[in-house]
Amino acid sequence: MATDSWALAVDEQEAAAESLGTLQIKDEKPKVEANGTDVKPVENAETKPDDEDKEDKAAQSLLNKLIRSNLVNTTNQVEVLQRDPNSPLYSVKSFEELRLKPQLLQGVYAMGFNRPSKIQENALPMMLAEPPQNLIAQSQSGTGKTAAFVLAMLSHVDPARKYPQCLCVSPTYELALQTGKVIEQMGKSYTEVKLAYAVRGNKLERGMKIQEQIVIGTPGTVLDWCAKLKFIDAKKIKVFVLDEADVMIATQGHQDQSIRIQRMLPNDCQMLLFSATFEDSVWKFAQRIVPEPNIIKLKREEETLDTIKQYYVLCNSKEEKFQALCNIYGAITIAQAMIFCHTRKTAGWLAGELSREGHQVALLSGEMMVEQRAAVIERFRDGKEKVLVTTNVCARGIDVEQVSVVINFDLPVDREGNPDNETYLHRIGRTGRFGKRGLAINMVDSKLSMSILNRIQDHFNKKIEKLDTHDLDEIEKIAN
Ligand SMILES: Nc1ncnc2c1ncn2[C@@H]1O[C@H](COP(=O)(O)OP(=O)(O)OP(=O)(O)O)[C@@H](O)[C@H]1O
Repeated sequence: MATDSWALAVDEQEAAAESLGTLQIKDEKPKVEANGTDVKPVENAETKPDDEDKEDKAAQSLLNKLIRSNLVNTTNQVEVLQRDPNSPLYSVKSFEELRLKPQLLQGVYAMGFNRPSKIQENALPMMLAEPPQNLIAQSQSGTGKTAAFVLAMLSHVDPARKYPQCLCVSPTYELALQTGKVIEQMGKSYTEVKLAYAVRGNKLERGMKIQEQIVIGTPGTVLDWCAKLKFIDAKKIKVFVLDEADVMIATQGHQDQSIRIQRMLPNDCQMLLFSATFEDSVWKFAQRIVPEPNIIKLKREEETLDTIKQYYVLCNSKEEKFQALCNIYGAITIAQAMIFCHTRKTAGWLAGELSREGHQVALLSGEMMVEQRAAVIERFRDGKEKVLVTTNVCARGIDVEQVSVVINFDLPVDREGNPDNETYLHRIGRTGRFGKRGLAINMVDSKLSMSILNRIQDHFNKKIEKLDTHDLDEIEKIAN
């Protein structure tokens, strides 16, 4: 077995144990859910992080939508690049300024929106302008992109015409349904406008024509409905929205399908593309979808380690790490903590051990359905459980405001076993986000993990102090 990388070694060991069913890792106990039910091991769990990551982009996005009830606050300024620099740059501070149809203004207020979000301030006037303007917009999840393009689509339809005029493509069935819900909610008072779902399972009779003015769907079905089945006359589409471009291109085939749909649309169709991130591949794709774009970008809020006290604890095994954790819990009051493990297996084991110690534990695990994960996070946010044990993949991008302690039961490493600084910052940085001081404790259990810790420390140029968890007085001090 290759042992140059601790993480890979763990993966290999686990894969062997799970697929052969004969090798058992020492002290292996069945995974236990927070509610005490056994969780069946999933074949190849954690052995394909790449595939999992790809899958996970869409799942993550859905998860964020399911657990989010508010706008994400940001102090950063919006960057606007106009195609025509001579045209005046409009931004609005109220929904009234947009001269929306009364039914839509009603819809906006019924959703509890008082004023446009940062991105909406600039994006809405651009999208509602006459003649229509194309737009590529990037801002992190939760900043109001969906609400913005939904409002734009609803504003542009002519309810008297009974055929599709706005077409929106989403990367997955579930994401399409979520966006559909927003369209239905915002258009609740605009009863003449109807919505159709171009998603798998929605079978229509051959030869029929869609009468709904807005169609939301996934690329494959939308393409079929436009090209093969001709349920939609693509030449009559006035607004085309491509949502979650970064998730879209992570799925095999979606990029080509989206481009094929775009090519069927008339030249004067308004093209709008949204993405939470903007790496090169997304940007290239965006330019193929949206000709002559205006561009709006909103930088992510920077994460910082400045308000975090960082410690490490030296151990020899996972049992010792667990004992250290118990000592910490015994010495200081921890309102809520997130504990990160490298594998699902360790997370399951740890959750079980903590439960047995009497802790109220929530376990977030990759084999759970997204809806189940959302429910777990919501319970944790509501304080129903005090400890959330998770693997990194599951918890990426989740903000739980009240978490004051983050414990790296395993240090974050990439596929090659190198320190994953970005993930470290993201895990720990969360605790400082809301101006509160945070505490981060790293468990070190080998020479290799010590060297990883040192490299993380060097990278951020921030001292990570040693903590002796046998010394209760010392532990008590860290809480002050
Ligand atoms: N102007 C606003 N005022 C108050 N709340 C808003 C406003 N715009 C959107 N929201 C709410 O904020 C949350 C995030 O908005 P939205 O889903 O549009 O963001 P997003 O950038 O598309 O994020 P995601 O990609 O995760 O869906 C939603 O709960 C939405 O109802």
